[in-house]
Amino acid sequence: MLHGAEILTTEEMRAIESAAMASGQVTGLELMERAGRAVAGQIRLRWPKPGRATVLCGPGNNGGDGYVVARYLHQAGWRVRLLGLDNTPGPDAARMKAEWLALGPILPLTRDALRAGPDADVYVDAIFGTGLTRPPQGEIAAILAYLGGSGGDWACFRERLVAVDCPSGLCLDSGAFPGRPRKPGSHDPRARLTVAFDSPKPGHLLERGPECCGELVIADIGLAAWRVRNRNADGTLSRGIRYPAVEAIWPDFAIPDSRRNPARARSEASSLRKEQAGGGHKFSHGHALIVAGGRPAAGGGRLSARAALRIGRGAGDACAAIRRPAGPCRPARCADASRRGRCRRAAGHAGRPAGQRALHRSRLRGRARGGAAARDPGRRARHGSGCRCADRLVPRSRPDGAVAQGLRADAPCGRVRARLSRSGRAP
Ligand SMILES: NC(=O)C1=CN([C@@H]2O[C@H](COP(=O)(O)OP(=O)(O)OC[C@H]3O[C@@H](n4cnc5c(N)ncnc54)[C@H](O)[C@@H]3O)[C@@H](O)[C@H]2O)[C@H](O)CC1
Ligand SMILES: [K+]
Repeated sequence: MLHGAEILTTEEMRAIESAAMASGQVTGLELMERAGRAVAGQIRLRWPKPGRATVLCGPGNNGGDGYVVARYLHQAGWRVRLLGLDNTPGPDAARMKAEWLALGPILPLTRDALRAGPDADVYVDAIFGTGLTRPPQGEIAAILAYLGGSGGDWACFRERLVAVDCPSGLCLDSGAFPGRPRKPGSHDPRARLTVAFDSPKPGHLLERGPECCGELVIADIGLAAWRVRNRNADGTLSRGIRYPAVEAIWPDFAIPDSRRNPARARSEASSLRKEQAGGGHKFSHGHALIVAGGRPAAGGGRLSARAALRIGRGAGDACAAIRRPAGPCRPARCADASRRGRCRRAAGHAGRPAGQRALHRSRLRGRARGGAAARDPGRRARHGSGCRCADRLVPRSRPDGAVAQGLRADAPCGRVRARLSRSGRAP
């Protein structure tokens, strides 16, 4: 987990890199050498005994880093097989390529060549880094899919795949794989270890990033020291580059409360914490069903939806209203729920057939995904039949979580309170 690390967009990273090189205090070749050495060092920390490595080098500087990794591993006694392109990269990568050619050959970067070789202990993905401009196609796309398991078993590579800066094809600004379907089972490369340089990028932390990067190591390649030396008093860098001061702040719900039983507080906190599993999505975060009242009684529902969003439930996924137009379910009123989750509206009056059907669908959805239910008993006083329908929505006992109420303290809803008390939950 990263605490207090700066996150730079790829553009900011490039601007800093260019400014550092333009200052004459560091060269691109030095940065590349340090980057490749850092990756090789991290590999050797995890595989102390020299083995076989297959290094895949792309057309740009990410590939340049790959040539450096190959050289360092070779010098450390590894048997290195390098697959690369027959292109002329930029001057730094071209120099690193030439240095590698003095040590070993470059095989074609094709899936057949990859499959033909002996099994390696480590596969180094240095095909694309921050310079990805479009979805990979052709042979490179086939290689990436193969590394991602199109050959049958993605787990086979995952434990041995080390990504240079990022798994290739990952957009480091968004965390998405452009041009690829976003669904489980898509063959995106998933690394055991990603060594990124200087600072994490948004794509390491968003969307598919965490799952596909695996363990993320941020290697210092000397730019941090350069930034400290070249920082102006007003927070800008020399040559007017903005000094990015964004911090990664991670919510931690395990806040101790001395008034409560610590063991119970811990277990409750863990049930509220956001899903840690990589690849989580809104459904795996649970499901919140909010049954709210009409306009005058909308506040509780809205607060419940907001609270559910903040604890990471798939909040707003089912947000049912009794009346149209009901306050909490109008998109404008439920803006945060509908932006960040899905806000469904059970149209119409819940006491009428159409409304009942919509609420029933919501209930099924909620059960299937294991969620919390909240209802605003404020509307009970006004909508008797709707309330009876909603009462049936909230399960009497739920296997996995709390039943929350977005209630008004003075709500005349004794039956709801009694039921919750019986199930051991505070009303
Ligand atoms: N952070 C730093 O300070 C340093 C990072 N380094 C490494 O350099 C890469 C970024 O290098 P760059 O050359 O800008 O980009 P790439 O290597 O990712 O690739 C660019 C190359 O690829 C072509 N291209 C882009 N998309 C496609 C595509 N879908 N299909 C085919 N070709 C594509 C593009 O036209 C370019 O030719 C960074 O990630 C680090 O690994 C430095 O080594 C050290 C300093
Ligand atoms: K890469």
